[in-house]
Amino acid sequence: MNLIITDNYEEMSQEGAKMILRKILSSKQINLGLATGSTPLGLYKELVKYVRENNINLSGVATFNLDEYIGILPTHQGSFHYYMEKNVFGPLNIPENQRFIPDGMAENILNECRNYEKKIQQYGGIDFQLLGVGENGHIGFNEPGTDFTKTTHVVELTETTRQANKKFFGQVEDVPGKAITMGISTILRAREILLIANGVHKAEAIYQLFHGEYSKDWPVTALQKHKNVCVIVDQEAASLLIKQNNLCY
Ligand SMILES: N[C@@H]1[C@@H](O)[C@H](O)[C@@H](COP(=O)(O)O)O[C@@H]1O
Repeated sequence: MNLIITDNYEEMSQEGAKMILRKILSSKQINLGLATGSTPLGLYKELVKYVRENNINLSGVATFNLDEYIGILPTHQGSFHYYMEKNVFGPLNIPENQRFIPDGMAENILNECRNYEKKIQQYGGIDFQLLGVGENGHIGFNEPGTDFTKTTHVVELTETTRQANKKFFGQVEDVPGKAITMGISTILRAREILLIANGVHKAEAIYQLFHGEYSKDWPVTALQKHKNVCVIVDQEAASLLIKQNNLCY
């Protein structure tokens, strides 16, 4: 695993955006796996800026989101559809047939999970997956205890995760209790992974990623078995690694 520690959130966002941009520029066709949450907002802003300033052609880019809540409309301000439209698809002008997010309003949710997984495979798999991480080590919405062999599936969200995401809803009661998420097996099939994290509340998860036991208790440790992972974190998220003086570049 490669580790880059940046001075602050802005630098983390710039480094991440540059990495994605390099991937886009070096491939005719690229399937990007994208994440939501507060962490990638700065990265998306940077990406939009570079793409617009340099008039980059995105016709070869297809995007696949990690997850979506079940039971809220795509127009709901807390939905990941809304988040993506506002922060990525709209500003980058990504056509509808090049972007995919699980449909949390589908009549048959299990079919939706199967179809989403199939769609990713039909497109040839994910080339580059962007990830954030939850405080409890979740990736996508794969909460602690999730089997690492799972593909796209339905999850019950933990109280911690619903609390952490209430910022997008106003109050915790409004955060849906269930979601569709790519499974850890889906994530691990991506050819390359970039995980970004900032803030001291992510320090334990980052510590577990590098030094924790490979275990379902910390879903992020699944990445230990992937051959091409880069982690970009700010000083605060790296604080437990730095304390241990145990950096692994
Ligand atoms: N499903 C998303 C994850 O993909 C994200 O990585 C995590 C961290 O969120 P934040 O970046 O807001 O801390 O939150 C949500 O639960």
